[in-house]
Amino acid sequence: MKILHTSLECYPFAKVGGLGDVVGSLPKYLNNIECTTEVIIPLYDNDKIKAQKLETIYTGDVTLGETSFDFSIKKSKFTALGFHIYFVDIPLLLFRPGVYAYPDDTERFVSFQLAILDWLVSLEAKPDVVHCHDHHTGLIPFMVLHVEKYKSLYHIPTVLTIHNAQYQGGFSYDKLNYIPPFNFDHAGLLDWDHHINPLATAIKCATMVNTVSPSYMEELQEQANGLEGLLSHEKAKCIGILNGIDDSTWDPETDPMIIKNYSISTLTSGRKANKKWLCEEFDLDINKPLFGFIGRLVYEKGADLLPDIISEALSNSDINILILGSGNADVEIDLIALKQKFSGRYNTFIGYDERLSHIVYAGADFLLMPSRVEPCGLNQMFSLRYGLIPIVRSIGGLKDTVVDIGDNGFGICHRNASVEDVCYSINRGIELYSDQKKYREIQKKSMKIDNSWNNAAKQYKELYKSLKHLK
Ligand SMILES: Nc1ncnc2c1ncn2[C@@H]1O[C@H](COP(=O)(O)OP(=O)(O)O[C@H]2O[C@H](CO)[C@@H](O)[C@H](O)[C@H]2O)[C@@H](O)[C@H]1O
Repeated sequence: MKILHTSLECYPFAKVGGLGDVVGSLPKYLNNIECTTEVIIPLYDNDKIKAQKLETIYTGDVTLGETSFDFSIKKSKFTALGFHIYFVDIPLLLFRPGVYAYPDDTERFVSFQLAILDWLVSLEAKPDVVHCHDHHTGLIPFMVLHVEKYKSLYHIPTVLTIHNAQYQGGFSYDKLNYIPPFNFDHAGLLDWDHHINPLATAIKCATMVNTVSPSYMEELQEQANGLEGLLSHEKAKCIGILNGIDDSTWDPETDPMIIKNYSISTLTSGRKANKKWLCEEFDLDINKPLFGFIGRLVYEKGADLLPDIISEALSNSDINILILGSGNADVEIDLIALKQKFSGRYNTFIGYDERLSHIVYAGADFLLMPSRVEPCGLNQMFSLRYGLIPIVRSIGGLKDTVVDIGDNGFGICHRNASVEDVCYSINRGIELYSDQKKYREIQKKSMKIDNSWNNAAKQYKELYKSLKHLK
């Protein structure tokens, strides 16, 4: 069974957040269970991609309204990923250093999808399933069904995975002519609230839809940034499949990015070396418990709560806090301003740093995840694998993966995304940390949990197999 994943991110070539982790690892695990899984992403202007040996396998042009753009499909010769990766090269639209947040994102995302479909039409051996990730590839399920020039793809089932329903990629009808001619009787499938809404379109048109955790699928029926009714209506084809992690990349025994490798039996000395490096680098006190946060500084992650959490916790307790992230400019300013007030016990790195994130997983004592919305969350799974105790708000995938220590589990859970609840959980963490024997036991328990992709890959394979009967 041949599966093509279409995505804007794929680690290590393009990663802004968890989408990159998922698309960079699930295909490898699918290929271990006899699928032939390939990935296609845009060709970005970055060093990771420049270092690739690429072969051009197809050339063409896409037309957006009145404007045409040349494109080519390039295949990487790099095989160590565990899957083949293709790049869509559209020099004028996609060859940029960043992934998102350009004024012409609509043009970039639509042209990416058109180039993929043009290429697929040309292939003799077409994929058995096209797997789309988030709204950026959400017009593909519509176009394979209804665009005249893609009718040779009509029989191919499509899967939409929703990693984040907050972002839907809406654009106005004056860009309707970006979509090649289609039977206008179906125009309503593009519409949501008088806009073209690629995420809504994909939910309507994909053969199957899944979220990245079962709880998130349930939550979306109640709250989905305007798509609740649609998701309830399409319930019959919607399921939740919990993400996994790449346990070979995320392995404290072999991780080349951390200061000292360790296993369950050497966890104390190994983690201490990583903590020592963090404390020296960020001027923190190695003798106090270290609470970390890693992530996009956005409302969904509860990042706006962080400045008050830091002030409250550091005014009342003897701990360190280290924040790694970037995003909302006001939050960034507040986080930087606190450095002076709590110097020696608090620090922040504003930016994206993959290596530093690995060292935080390997060296902090607790990880804060005060998320308002968390479709799955990978940080808590990385942290469990590294013996870092997660402190999470029980929502979405966090609810599905973290069991509280009070229930014989391995994490600390709270009900609300509020300063009060998080500080209460921090105090529970301090209490646990003061009993080093118990703290160690919990760490060891967490490191034994199997959150690898093995389980989810089997569920995706079953899902792909079931699609034949649906189309
Ligand atoms: N400043 C920084 N420096 C270095 N590394 C950083 C970083 N900020 C974030 N990261 C890394 O980016 C990833 C973030 O993973 P999340 O699960 O939080 O994803 P995100 O919310 O982007 O994606 C969405 O998709 C994923 C995948 O489906 C879901 O898990 C999630 O709930 C959903 O919101 C982790 O690998 C983390 O270590």
